[in-house]
Amino acid sequence: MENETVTRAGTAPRTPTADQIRRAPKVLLHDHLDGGLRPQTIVELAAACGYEGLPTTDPVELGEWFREAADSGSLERYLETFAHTCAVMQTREALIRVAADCAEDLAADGVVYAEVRYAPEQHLEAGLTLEQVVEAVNEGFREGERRAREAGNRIRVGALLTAMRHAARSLEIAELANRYRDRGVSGFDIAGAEAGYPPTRHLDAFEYLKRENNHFTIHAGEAFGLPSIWQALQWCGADRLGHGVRIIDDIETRPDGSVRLGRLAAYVRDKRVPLEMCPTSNLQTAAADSYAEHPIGLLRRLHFRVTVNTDNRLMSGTSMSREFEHLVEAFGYTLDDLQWFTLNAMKSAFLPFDERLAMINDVIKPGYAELKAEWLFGGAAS
Ligand SMILES: O=c1[nH]cnc2c1ncn2[C@@H]1O[C@H](CO)[C@@H](O)[C@H]1O
Ligand SMILES: [Zn+2]
Repeated sequence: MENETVTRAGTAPRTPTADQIRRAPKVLLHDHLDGGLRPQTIVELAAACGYEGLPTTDPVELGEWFREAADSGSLERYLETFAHTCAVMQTREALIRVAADCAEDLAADGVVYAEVRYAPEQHLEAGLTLEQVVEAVNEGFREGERRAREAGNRIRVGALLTAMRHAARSLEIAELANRYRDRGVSGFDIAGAEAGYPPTRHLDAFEYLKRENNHFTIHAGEAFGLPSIWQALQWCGADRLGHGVRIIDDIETRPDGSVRLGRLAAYVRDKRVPLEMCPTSNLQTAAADSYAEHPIGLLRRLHFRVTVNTDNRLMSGTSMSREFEHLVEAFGYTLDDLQWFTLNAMKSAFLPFDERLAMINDVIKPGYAELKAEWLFGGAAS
């Protein structure tokens, strides 16, 4: 990518620098708590709880191991790596620590608002109840927000409770999410292997949440195609789609470059259905072949409501800034594009409207305006 600098005519540098990307206010809607642990924390928690299944206890090697093992070309194999992170997240102390690290790491990366998801049913092995799991994670997020403030960073983190799609606890988890809706839990999700486990298996959970006027997103259109997206929207009533990359299968690009949307793709765009896209994760599970060929490029051009996310920072060796960097490199995005993704995400957050508006007007727009003005003063532009 050509790195344009300020011209004599005085236009802003086009390519955001890595430092600008890190300082830009970012919003993250799709991040798994059990997919974002620091390798060092895993090693220490494993020692504390006597878990001996780790492939290595060297933190650097462990980080590499996760990235390589997840780089498998299949969602099912990618998901196997979570056995190790869940194994060390079984006590109140461990959950608090992991959640606090998470909020702190996101804030240090410039994320100002995040919804972080996890499946409470996967943290019951040492005797915690579902409620104790939720309360421990909430406590950790509050602790991480506090630590971030002390370090001069600002972040708000909400939890999304995930039910595993191969299991049968979704209604119970939906009820749990509803009970904690004013206490740190912003919504609900289903995750896990997609093929063979359509979202309609969990209709009772979604119908319950709709009756309660609550919010949910569904992992759909990642490892399985359009029927999964169609069910998630038209049978289940999802507010957002986790990934949703396969919506590209309903978009035809003709030889003359013109584009035709099928009925489902048109619905997704017309209704402004938020797509929680996770480029690096998609490369690892073979849902896309390269950053440059990732459907996000076309979907952004067609003005779908695209958002950019990390999915699993540990398994994908990524961060919000890194996802943005990859896209800047692949598509030549500017700070205006990054702001557009960020506003899309904030508009799509499971947060009350007045708070979303304040985040947009008082945090995000001023943050980007500040970065965009830097070239005037000979500052960070390089
Ligand atoms: O990209 C994904 N697609 C589907 N399921 C996922 C993905 N990433 C993580 N999980 C699953 O969600 C659980 C709760 O956080 C994780 O344990 C993992 O099994
Ligand atoms: Zn995910």
